Amino acid sequence: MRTLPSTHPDDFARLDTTALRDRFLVDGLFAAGEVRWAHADDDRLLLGGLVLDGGTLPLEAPSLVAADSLCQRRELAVVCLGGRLTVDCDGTGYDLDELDVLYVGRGTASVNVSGTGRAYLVSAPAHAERPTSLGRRDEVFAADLGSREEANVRTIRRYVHADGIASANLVLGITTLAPGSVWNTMPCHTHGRRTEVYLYTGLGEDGRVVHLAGPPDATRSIVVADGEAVVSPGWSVHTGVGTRAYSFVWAMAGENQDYADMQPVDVTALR
Ligand SMILES: O=C(O)C(=O)C[C@H](O)C(=O)CO
Repeated sequence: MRTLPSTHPDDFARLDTTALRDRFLVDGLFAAGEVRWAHADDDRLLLGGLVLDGGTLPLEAPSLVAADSLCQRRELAVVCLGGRLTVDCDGTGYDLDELDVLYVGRGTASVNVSGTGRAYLVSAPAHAERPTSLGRRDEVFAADLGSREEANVRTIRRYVHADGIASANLVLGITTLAPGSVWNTMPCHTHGRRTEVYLYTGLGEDGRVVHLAGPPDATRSIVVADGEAVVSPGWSVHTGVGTRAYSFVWAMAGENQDYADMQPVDVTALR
């Protein structure tokens, strides 16, 4: 399992394309019949992926967390990116369709995923137990934002957040751009008190997002393909423009769960 170490913001400008990708891009998460993990040192986030074509995969604790089970000291979100999956948590089954999210609370001893589809996994350390809950795409809080003139008409769905599915630490949602819109999160922002990860999906084989990262006055781009994610430490902006419409799963962990706790960046101040 790969660890993405923390990076000092002053070092950001010195990284070449390869180093930027090594430090901030999470790729290779999805492979048929296996669960793959990456670990972001910032806020100790585990990012995982699996692809199933029938059969069952157990979600076990990677050795790095030295735990008896994945959720012994952690909470988990299972995001169905496509297909139909069943997640069994200690004997209770939850059926997930595309863009449904299952929050799995700390203390759950066994988690098994079966069915046919692709799932993205995000896990953060948890100081408290919260109930396992299913968020359905068409039932969670949704806000329509953006304009055609700015090519950013999009629906932001919040699943795990202070006024939705309760968690100890995680905040998670999915944003879907309307056909013809390509910009996400512009004007952009930072979250000084949290790490945020964007996982892009729905781009197809040859679609790409040019993701902007870094301190607002020294941004760099990372070109991202379908099923890849970018880790944004608290000092980094996170925004992007795609070659077509797409969705992205945004997940955060850190000091608080207040969605609105962000530092807006004036577009004209971006460098
Ligand atoms: O398109 C957007 O704007 C977003 O989805 C922004 C995310 O919700 C986000 O960055 C949360 O911090």
